[in-house]
Order: sequence, then C-alpha cells, then structure tokens
Amino acid sequence: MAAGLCRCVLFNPVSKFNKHTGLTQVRRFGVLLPPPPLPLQWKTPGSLLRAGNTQTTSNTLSVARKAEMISASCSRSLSSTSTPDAKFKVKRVSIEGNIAVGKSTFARLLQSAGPDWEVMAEPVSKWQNIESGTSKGADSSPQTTVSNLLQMMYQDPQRWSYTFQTFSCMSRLRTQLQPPPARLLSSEGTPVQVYERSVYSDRYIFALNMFELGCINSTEWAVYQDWHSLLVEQFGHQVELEGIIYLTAPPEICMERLASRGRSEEKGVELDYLEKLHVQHERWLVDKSTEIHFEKLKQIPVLRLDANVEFQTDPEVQEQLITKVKNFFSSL
Ligand SMILES: Nc1ncnc2c1ncn2[C@@H]1O[C@H](COP(=O)(O)OP(=O)(O)O)[C@@H](O)[C@H]1O
Ligand SMILES: Nc1nc2c(ncn2[C@H]2C[C@H](O)[C@@H](COP(=O)(O)O)O2)c(=O)[nH]1
Repeated sequence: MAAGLCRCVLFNPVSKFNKHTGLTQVRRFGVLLPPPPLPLQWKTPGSLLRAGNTQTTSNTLSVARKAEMISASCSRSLSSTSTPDAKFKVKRVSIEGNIAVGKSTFARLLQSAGPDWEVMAEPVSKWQNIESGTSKGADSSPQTTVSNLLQMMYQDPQRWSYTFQTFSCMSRLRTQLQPPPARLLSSEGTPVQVYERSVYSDRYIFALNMFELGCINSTEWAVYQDWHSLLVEQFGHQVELEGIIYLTAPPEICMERLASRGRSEEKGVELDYLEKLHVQHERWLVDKSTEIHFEKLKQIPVLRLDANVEFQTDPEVQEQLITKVKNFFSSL
C-alpha cells in the first residue's frame, strides 16, 4: 500500500440503524482502507506548554499562571513590542456548532479576514490516524497500523465512545495550550486565538450526549467527568475562554451539508443524531440549562450567528458576519 502504510480499521459492511442513537452501527472486522484525507492546517503549530508547568501552589498565582508569564516573557525575543502582559491581552474564543453547520468554512473566513486572529482547526485528522503499532509487511518492510478512531466510534459507539472522548479531549487540550504566535503578541489591535470547538463542547455536547444515549455508561461518565474537571481546574487560566461563537442552522440543513461533504466515516449519521446534538447546543449556549462546573464558563459571552445563510461565496453576507465578530471580540 502507498507509503508502506497499512491502514487497518474495524469495519463491517453489515449495517444496522440504531433508532435510539441516530447512528447506523456496523459489526466489526478488519479491512484495509485508503489513506484518510490530509489534515486541514491553517497554521504551523507552535511548541506546547508542558503539563509539568501546571501544578498549583498555595500562592495566589498558580504555577500554571506563572509558567504562562514566563512563556510570555520569553516570547519577547520574538517580538520587541510584546511584554509579559501581552499574552494576557490575547483573547481566546471557540467556534461551536453542530456537525457540518459550517464551522471550518467560517473559520477559514475568519482566518482570511483578520490579521490579528489565529484560527486553530479541530484535530479531526488526528482522530482518523492513530498510529497503533508496527508490523512487517510481505516484503519485510515495516508497516504502520493506523486506527481510525472516528470511524470506530461511528461503527460501534457503545464500544468506542469513551475512548473517543478521552482522545478528542486530550487533542483539544493540546490545541488550547498552544501559545499564541508572536504576530498576535505584538498586535496593536484585538488579538484573538480562535479554536474550532473546545474541551468544553467535548464534555457538554458530545460526551454528555453519548452518555444520555447510553453509548457511555455511568461508570465511564463518572470517570470522564472526574479527569475532565481535574484537567480544566489544573490548567486553569491556560484553557479558559473569553467568548464563544455559536453557529446555528436547522439540523436538516446540517444533514444536507454533511451529505454534500461526503466524509466516509459519517455515512451512518442520521438526522436524529444531529437533532440531539442541536438540542445539546441549545441547552448549553441558549437556554443555559446544562449543568456547568466551571464558574467562568457559566458567565461566558456567546455570539449566536445564523449559519443558515450562504457565507461561503456571498461577500456581503461575509462582511456582515465579520463585522459582528469584530464587535464581539472588541467587547470581550
Ligand atoms: N454557509 C454555508 N452555506 C452553504 N454550504 C456551506 C456553508 N458552510 C459550509 N457549507 C458546506 O457544508 C459542508 C460542511 O461545512 P464545514 O465547514 O466542513 O462544517 P463543520 O466544520 O461545521 O463540520 C461543506 O461541504 C461546506 O462547503
Ligand atoms: N462522538 C464525538 N464525535 C465528535 C466529537 N467531536 C467531533 N466529533 C465528530 C463529528 C464529526 O463527524 C467529526 C468532525 O466534526 P465537525 O463538526 O467539525 O465536522 O467528528 C466528539 O467530541 N465526540
């Protein structure tokens, strides 16, 4: 196989629609898949802050926050105008919304519109490409076994949802821990790091939904919530957000866009599943009826944008949306 990669995933063509979850599940056996698409990358990721920087002390400033100040201070070498305070000037905002509502498309629009904005894509390609072992191929060359966890989760949600949420949350955490680039630290305007989803939607949208659907059992849910709270509390300010942009469209529109996107792992996704995710978003970001465990998140400003408009190609709509986003960022 190309590049000597053997992509072995769990898959079975015998599908069964599960009315309860809104997913078409399939039984499993090993097949070879073509390589998944290349990762969507709008930036070169910087180095990550180390987890060892994150313990708290009895001082008013946690070690995590001190480490951040040191990191910001170090970044002075990258920009003569940045100060230790510069990093704290950079706002952090996540884009939230249903599957295929248009988050990535909107994120690309933001990236091209604002030089002071840095957009971080959702690490979907990481979930599709987990290097899970090496073996010798027929020609004795080493072959890497790659698991597609996104596919495994959709094919057997009861088995893989908890595993998926541990991995998705860790990858979101890594994304949120990336320090802002020097360009943002020296910005005169309103510098913003924009994340496509967050450790918060991981818990309050997806993991919660999978628990409510019975795909994560009560023990797994307790364990997930325990480590999620610990991580968010320990990383503290480093993973806080100042605002959320909530893109919304009827689930039927998301379904159409999902179908037109044609991501192979999502073939079994049914409207019912998108309706459930829509309800989770509305509960969290509009009705505010989801139980939230982090004080700052309870008060977070939310900009709700109608994604049921053609913002891919219409420059007038794009301009209106960008103006709303600019005003929102300035208000944070
Ligand atoms: N405003 C829009 N109007 C029409 N189609 C859209 C719009 N936004 C996105 N799309 C299309 O819908 C599909 C899903 O969009 P995408 O940005 O990948 O969604 P998400 O990142 O939320 O999953 C893509 O094929 C994209 O071209
Ligand atoms: N079970 C979960 N699925 C998730 C999670 N985050 C994303 N996803 C799925 C939904 C899509 O099929 C794909 C990418 O999402 P987009 O909305 O960007 O298209 O991954 C999650 O936390 N749990």
